[in-house]
Amino acid sequence: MCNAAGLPFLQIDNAHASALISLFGGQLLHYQPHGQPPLLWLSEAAVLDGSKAIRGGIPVCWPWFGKGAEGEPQHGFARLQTWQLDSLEETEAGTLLTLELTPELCPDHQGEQWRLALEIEIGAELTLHLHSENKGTAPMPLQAALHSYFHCGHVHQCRIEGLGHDYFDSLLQRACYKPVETVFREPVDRIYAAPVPLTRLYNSHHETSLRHRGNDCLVLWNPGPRVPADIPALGWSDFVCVETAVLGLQGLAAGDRHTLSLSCSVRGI
Ligand SMILES: O=P(O)(O)OC[C@H]1O[C@@H](O)[C@H](O)[C@@H](O)[C@@H]1O
Repeated sequence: MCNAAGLPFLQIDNAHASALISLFGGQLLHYQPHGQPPLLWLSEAAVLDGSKAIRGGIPVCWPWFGKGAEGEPQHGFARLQTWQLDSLEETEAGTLLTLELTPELCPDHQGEQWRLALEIEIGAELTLHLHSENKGTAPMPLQAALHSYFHCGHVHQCRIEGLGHDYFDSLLQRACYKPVETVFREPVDRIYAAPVPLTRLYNSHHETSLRHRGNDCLVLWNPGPRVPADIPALGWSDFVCVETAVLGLQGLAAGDRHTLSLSCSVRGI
């Protein structure tokens, strides 16, 4: 199905959960296990016409994270391209689908030799595997992130355990240390470079567990009330970004593949 601007979406509704996926950006926008609240936040002011990355869900930052070289888009180009559906399979555990992005699908990257694939499992739990493959003969620089926007009752009431203790504060531009779990009441933009594999988000009634693999960092972000144009004025308090990221790879050797994974489950408390 397509929206009025022609962007293609896949809607999933199986025995376990419902989900919405945008081929633009290769981006999961909605996931809700039956009987549970939606896991992901999608901005009511998200731009859905292909002119800008979609604000919310799980954008894929690739093949770099952050600013990148001059003139290049922040967080890489993958979230600005239209991916294609490679496979879709219904199983007892849910729906398993793979989206792919190749240089042939990217007008400015013709002739390059790589493949990016995002496996998404929509079941009682949500699992994503982002496979980056260097199909060329020279090493390829690589950073990647699953930039997840998680719904929370109010970000100031959300407690987070399992990020790590040491982080780089991108707002203060200095290294910091915090020994226990995190509740924050101010804008945050942090890189935890010694992350633990299991993060727990506690809201008033729900606990969300996040299992990360293949990452070397977790990024924590919430802009506070000074929001970008595609977040409504009061919308900033409804989400927190916990981003499963690999930022320090030496590069992907010729023929090598890297997999970044995230599994999420929600339960009432
Ligand atoms: O507005 P964008 O490009 O989606 O980025 C949002 C945020 O993404 C986070 O990952 C960065 O750490 C922040 O610095 C950035 O502001």
